[in-house]
Amino acid sequence: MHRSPAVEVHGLVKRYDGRAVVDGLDLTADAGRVTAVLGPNGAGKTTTVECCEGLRSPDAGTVRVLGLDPVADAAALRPAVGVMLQDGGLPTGVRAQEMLEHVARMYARPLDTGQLAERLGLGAFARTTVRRLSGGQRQRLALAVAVVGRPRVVFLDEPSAGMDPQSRLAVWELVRELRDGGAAVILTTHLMEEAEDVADQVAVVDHGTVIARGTVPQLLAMGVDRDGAATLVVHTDGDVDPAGLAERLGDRFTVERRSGTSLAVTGAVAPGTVAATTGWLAEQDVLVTHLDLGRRTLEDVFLDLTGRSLR
Ligand SMILES: Nc1ncnc2c1ncn2[C@@H]1O[C@H](COP(=O)(O)OP(=O)(O)OP(=O)(O)O)[C@@H](O)[C@H]1O
Repeated sequence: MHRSPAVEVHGLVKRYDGRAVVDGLDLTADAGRVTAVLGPNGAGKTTTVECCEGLRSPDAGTVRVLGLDPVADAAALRPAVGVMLQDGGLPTGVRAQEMLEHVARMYARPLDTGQLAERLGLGAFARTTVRRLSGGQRQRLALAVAVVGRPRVVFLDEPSAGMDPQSRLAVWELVRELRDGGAAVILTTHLMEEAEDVADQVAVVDHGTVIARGTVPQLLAMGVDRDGAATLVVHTDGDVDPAGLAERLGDRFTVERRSGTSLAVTGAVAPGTVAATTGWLAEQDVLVTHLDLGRRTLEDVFLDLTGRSLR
């Protein structure tokens, strides 16, 4: 049995016009796991997966998929690897259903195309040519094409981009099923919700390298371990001065104005912090209209690591 990771990338470098857009990147993805490559636009996610798909040749480093070289062993890997490209990558003159059936015939044990089409809601545009599909419809067809051959490794580049919420849920459900069936699923995304909801492992990529990796809970614990930080956002019915509250709470907290009537308190928020905050507001004769103890997200982790927002 193949025990090493399904995908292994070591020291990957890819340059365009002398500029390294992937710069010493390491990544592994295991069978039976969803691995999300999360990062902002231009971080090098697509270039990385395209190297794994054999569509681009690395300038340095090694890439192995099921122990094979994606470029040199492309023919051997083809039956075992499913690929959904960011732009769909489908021929435009073919009808959706014909496309799916044509691809299914290339595999030894394809999924039932009727069932797959139904699950992804392809029926409504089965006879429409790819050229005339909407972005979201094209994405759903591209996903069906990527998985119809029961691949052992599936690369999905921004799989839910342009999809409505219902289609997005159908995609995530399919991704989980592939994973539960033992496939290694590697998806790129700049949507932290997508990574949080479906990924077993996340590699956070910025400027062509992985700056953090782990399970979602492990990543969310980063920073919290450091200072137990949480953010309490208080919305009020009046104008409030952050400096006054900061003085009351002491220097273990930072207080920032979020808008004229809301404040954000960041630090080791405890029950006493909430009481002190609302007590101080009462003294100012200001009513608390909404109080939110901010759940930490991967967005916060990215912000902590880079000082920039993910979007
Ligand atoms: N063929 C190419 N020639 C020149 N530059 C390229 C080429 N392909 C990608 N790039 C550049 O490489 C950088 C990384 O692009 P890449 O598509 O890998 O990023 P990404 O993380 O997938 O971003 P996005 O979320 O926007 O798809 C970008 O600055 C992009 O403009």
